[in-house]
Amino acid sequence: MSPIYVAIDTPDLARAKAIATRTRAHIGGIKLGLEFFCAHGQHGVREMAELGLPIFLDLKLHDIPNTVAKAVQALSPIEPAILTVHASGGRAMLEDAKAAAPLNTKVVAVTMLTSLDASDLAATGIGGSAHDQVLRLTELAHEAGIDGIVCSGAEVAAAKKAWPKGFFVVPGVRPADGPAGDQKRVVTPRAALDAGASILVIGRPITQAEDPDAAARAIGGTL
Ligand SMILES: O=C(O)c1cc(=O)[nH]c(=O)n1[C@@H]1O[C@H](COP(=O)(O)O)[C@@H](O)[C@H]1O
Repeated sequence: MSPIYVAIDTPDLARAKAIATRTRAHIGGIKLGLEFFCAHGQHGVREMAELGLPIFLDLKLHDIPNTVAKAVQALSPIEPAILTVHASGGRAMLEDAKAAAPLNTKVVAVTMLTSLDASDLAATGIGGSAHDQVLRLTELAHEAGIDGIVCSGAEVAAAKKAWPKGFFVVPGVRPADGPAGDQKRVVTPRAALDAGASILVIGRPITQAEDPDAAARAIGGTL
């Protein structure tokens, strides 16, 4: 099974289906995030699930424990394979999100967005490096009993060392010559896998390619 989850970031349902259908032979699943969910909600997610690929629902929930737990409960009819919350919501929020999730849903916590670097952290009052921040939040997620974390390929080896049985989602993945766009902590797909990623989230390098199928196949060929 391919470790590639294609990030289908579009509000256009027909386009979302077309990308998933065209790339399906070269991917392990599809990731639907805020852009898609805000446009189409649970109904749209169900339509995408009909394609038969595992669904990663990336809503990055972040609120008080009760609100997050109730939101997770409200999403449970979809039974996504993977669901994201923000690690910085704190231990109780993570514990309650996991308790509210269906048994077969992996709850993973976003540690530090791959679009941020140490200077962005400092601007929010958090000192230290990206590495320190990711490890701090990895420990918190582990202690809370959830399934894994989201981090960049630059930190995944250290995170896996701290949590050998964790599930590690790595976005911010770019082929060697690909434009980073708004991502600041990027690595190649191969480097992320070698460092211990369980799955790779790849969006624009596939979805914005002239031929998404060929792009997914080419990236798969480097793994
Ligand atoms: O949780 C995520 O998937 C995520 C976390 C993170 O730190 N950085 C990140 O880029 N993502 C998501 O991964 C995808 C990356 O898309 P591309 O930059 O187009 O490959 C987007 O859908 C983001 O929402």
